[in-house]
Amino acid sequence: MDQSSRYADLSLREEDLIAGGRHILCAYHLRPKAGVGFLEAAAHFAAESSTGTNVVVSTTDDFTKGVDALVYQADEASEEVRIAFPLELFDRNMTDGRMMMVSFLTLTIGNNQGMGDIEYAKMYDFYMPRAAISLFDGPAKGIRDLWRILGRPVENGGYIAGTIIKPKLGLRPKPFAEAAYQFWLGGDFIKNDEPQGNQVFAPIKETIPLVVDAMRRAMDETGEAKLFSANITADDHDEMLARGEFILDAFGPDADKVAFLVDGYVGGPGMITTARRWFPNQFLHYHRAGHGAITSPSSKRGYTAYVLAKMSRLQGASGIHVGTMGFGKMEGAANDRAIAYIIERDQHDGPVYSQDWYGMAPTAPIVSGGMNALRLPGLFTNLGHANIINTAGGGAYGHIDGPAAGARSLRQAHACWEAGADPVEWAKDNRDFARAFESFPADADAIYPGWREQLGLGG
Ligand SMILES: O=C(COP(=O)(O)O)[C@H](O)[C@H](O)COP(=O)(O)O
Ligand SMILES: [Mg+2]
Repeated sequence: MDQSSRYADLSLREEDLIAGGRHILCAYHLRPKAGVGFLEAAAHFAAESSTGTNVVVSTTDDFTKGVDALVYQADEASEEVRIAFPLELFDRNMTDGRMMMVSFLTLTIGNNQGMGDIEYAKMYDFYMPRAAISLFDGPAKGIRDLWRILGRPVENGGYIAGTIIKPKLGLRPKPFAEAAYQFWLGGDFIKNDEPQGNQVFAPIKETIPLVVDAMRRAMDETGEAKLFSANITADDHDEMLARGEFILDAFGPDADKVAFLVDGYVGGPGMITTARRWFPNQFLHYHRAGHGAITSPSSKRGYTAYVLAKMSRLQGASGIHVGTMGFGKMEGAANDRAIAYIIERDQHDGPVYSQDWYGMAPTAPIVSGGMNALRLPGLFTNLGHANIINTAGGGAYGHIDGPAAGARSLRQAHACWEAGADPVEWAKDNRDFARAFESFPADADAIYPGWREQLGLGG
């Protein structure tokens, strides 16, 4: 059944929809199954995403038709489809009237992902009107709060050198806390790896008090504040609260130095909102493990990493992983910097839509995955700034002089970039950075060919 006479209106102009402020707009790349017309498929897609189904139902009335999602652009050659969703379609909280991310997802990227007449459809941008921005929580805490704790300027406070405790799993409480202590001697920020929690060989109740002790010893020794991002991910809301409360209690007067890490892609929006609303004083660290299943450029369905990051700011993430823009081990490309810009700026022109955040607090880019000191200068140059949290797991624990030296090598890499210095020259006066070349020789060969001779290491 061709529903394009009802669910498509190509006379609608995007600028009018934006000026009206009553629609959420979504842009997809869509391909119908063979034999299905492009506009027909797009209209069915909009119907399934709003008021319709595959047949006409007798219960539809005039009000219903007023809240139809409408295809307002469809270009078969580029596979671009843009759909306007009336704000009224979206489910709102009973308790406080606010919008919820699950409703945005079930409508805009829900049933429409499994339709028999659609080969694929992937969302690559969306636009939120001011009225919707006001109805999402947005971040309560951000990188400024971390800069304040670290004694940095709160504007442009710069690079936060971090790590992920490695090995990923398999450390008992004492070696775990010792690994944390060692890194903190040279760096700022440590996170649990995304699967680390309350394993039987490292129960939270044993591990966290030792981490608190390690943090205090490192702070005494260095005279610097230190930060820890603790994983409170769980299936159950009450379990998350129990973890969070226990951790805050254990850190006591140092609870300001604790972030809560939530595996927000596998866990879903409810988990992020649980953390956002129950622990609004903690930095909310959104780990996106699993997202590659749909965000990868090789995936034709789902949504992009840009869309994921943009949603996380609405949900209230204080920071989210943005990938490594081709400089680390995970899939990515230089122009992924847009993923950082949409979450950190007051306004950004995305792949389709120009988004104003109307003062919503920013979400900090967290750069992680295969990073080490040698890869940082290029990353900063590509991004254009260093106001990020960077976690280098292998890059710290794989340094041949140990994690404290690994942490210092990260800071030295940042200082090198800030000074605009040549990294190999910089290595001559910065030992931990120089030893990163010897720790990660394959990277050194690829990024700085000739480094051995220049550093007098033969070759
Ligand atoms: O464990 C790590 C990195 O470890 P290492 O530094 O040892 O590679 C992170 O979970 C991923 O990088 C997340 O990736 P993304 O940022 O792409 O979500
Ligand atoms: Mg990890």
